[in-house]
Amino acid sequence: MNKLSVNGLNVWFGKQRDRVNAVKGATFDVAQGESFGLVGESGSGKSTILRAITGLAPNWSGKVELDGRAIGKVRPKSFFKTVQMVFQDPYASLHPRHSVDQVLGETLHLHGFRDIDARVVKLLDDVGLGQKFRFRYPHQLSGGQRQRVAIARALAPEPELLLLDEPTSALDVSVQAEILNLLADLRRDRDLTYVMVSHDLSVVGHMCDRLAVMKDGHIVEILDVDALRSMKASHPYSKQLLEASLG
Ligand SMILES: Nc1ncnc2c1ncn2[C@@H]1O[C@H](COP(=O)(O)OP(=O)(O)OP(=O)(O)O)[C@@H](O)[C@H]1O
Repeated sequence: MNKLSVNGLNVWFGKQRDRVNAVKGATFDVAQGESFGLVGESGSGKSTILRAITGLAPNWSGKVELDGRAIGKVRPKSFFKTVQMVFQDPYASLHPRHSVDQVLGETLHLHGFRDIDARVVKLLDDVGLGQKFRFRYPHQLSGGQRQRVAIARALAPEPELLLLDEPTSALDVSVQAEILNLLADLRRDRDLTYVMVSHDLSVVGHMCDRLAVMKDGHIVEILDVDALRSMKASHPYSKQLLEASLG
């Protein structure tokens, strides 16, 4: 069964003459346990697809199904037990005056867990940080460490689907691979499903099973990663993107 099914998704911002049609008729399925990439140039609508799925872009039409059930306009709390998002910029996504313990503890509390102490300890271990980071504040962490906290927060409700919006592009090149490897390990260990936005084809080639190529709000082609690796795109725009990435 598909974990996620997106059919004819349109997303827009603004009204009348100011209206921007950011996503136009996007259609794709993501199988349980699959890692699916969204690639394309800046402004092509990749992030907007993730934001619409998770309820951050309220103007949308089309059909989005999670585990075969249609998602309505208002997401119930149970939705966020299943679906979590990791944002590009861990500096912006963590509250500067909340310690790691508060960030994780409050998320666990919100989702109704009781054994919060033990879970905070485990989450920090799971993302490779360990106890010494528990009472630190964001300004006492590096970019990579912050992103590990953001990943721990996303894992707290024990989700099944992670929406990853350029999770390493704000990080130093030296730590990008560490975070990608952590994400790959977590997916394997927890049988997670990923939808991952990236402008970097080598990241998608490393992390994803299949990918959609976007241009101007449209999905122009869906490829499997072997086709990507062997440069076998058929749409001219995908070919152009592959060739540019080699350069
Ligand atoms: N909150 C918003 N209000 C108005 N327009 C928006 C908003 N968010 C995105 N857009 C527009 O929607 C289009 C798609 O943006 P989106 O961020 O999804 O692209 P992207 O492919 O993820 O690009 P990037 O890699 O630069 O993030 C762009 O034209 C963008 O300007």
